[in-house]
Amino acid sequence: MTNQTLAELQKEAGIGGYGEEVDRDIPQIDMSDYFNRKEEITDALWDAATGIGFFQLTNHGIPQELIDEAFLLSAGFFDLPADTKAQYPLKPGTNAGWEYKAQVRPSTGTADQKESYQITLPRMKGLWPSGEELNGFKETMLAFERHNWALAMKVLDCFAERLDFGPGFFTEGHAPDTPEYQSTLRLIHYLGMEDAKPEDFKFWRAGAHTDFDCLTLLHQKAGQGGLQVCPGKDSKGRAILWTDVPPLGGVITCNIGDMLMRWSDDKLLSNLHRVRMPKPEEYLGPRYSIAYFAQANMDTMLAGPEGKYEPMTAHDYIQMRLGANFAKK
Ligand SMILES: O=C(O)CCC(=O)C(=O)O
Ligand SMILES: [Fe+2]
Repeated sequence: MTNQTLAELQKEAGIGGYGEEVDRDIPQIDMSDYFNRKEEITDALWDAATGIGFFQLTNHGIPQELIDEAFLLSAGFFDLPADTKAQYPLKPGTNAGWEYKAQVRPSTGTADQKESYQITLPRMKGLWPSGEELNGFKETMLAFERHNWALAMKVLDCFAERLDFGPGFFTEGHAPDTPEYQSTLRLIHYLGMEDAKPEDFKFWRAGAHTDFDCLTLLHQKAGQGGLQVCPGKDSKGRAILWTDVPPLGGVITCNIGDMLMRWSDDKLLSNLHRVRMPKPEEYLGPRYSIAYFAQANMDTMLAGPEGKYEPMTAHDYIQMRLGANFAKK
């Protein structure tokens, strides 16, 4: 591993404690009339991405009805019997298929209290539930995946302009019509805590981490909170001052990932985040979220405009990060 790789992995070490909480503003960015307002949108995105690293898109153009259907079918999938879901297992290193409590974060050393089903389109052979098991699932998820891709490309194109990469640069790097495509739609079900024992609350729904990808689009459900961001660390590299990211209806929460931070020569910031357990007075039921991880195609070369880091393919980058995050079976 290079020094850079080690630095990125170590970013997650020593940050698993609860820390303190503080209110901060999560910028909201209006995406309406995108082509006419692109300059204004780019200014707002750049400010957010070079600061807190998180922002929420409004008027983003993904129909609410499709988002609602995706959540309905996600819940339908996780409601299937475990032996049905087990027919569609996550194969390590592929970001495709179902896993149950398999993701162990370097920050906490314990498994996230969740199950997930990941859709990475070129790798889905044999991994879709049948129409009899869950009617309409594949159709809805394919449509939803493509909507998320298109929105992610709009956001990334604003960054491309500022980074002097030229129009369409990231769209080419994330082209969906090739086996090299490796962006992922991930359905997540955090387990309900209604009947949990007090000691179960010391685990994390998702331990502190940064994302591996370029850009994450996160769909949350109103009333199902817990996501927190930490944009800074103390002098010893410990995470301090976590801020709740409100789960608002109609918005899509976005964050920059490590791949884009590296690709932008560290101009755009991939910041720590986590999903905490509910507090006793909060909603204790299950939590559902859906994340789209835009990560450059396997054969895309990550090379920053100023050449701060050694160029590396996006394939090598993701494999290095996956190896550190999933328990070896
Ligand atoms: O479920 C959430 O709110 C956040 C999930 C997340 O950060 C992730 O899967 O990388
Ligand atoms: Fe994340």
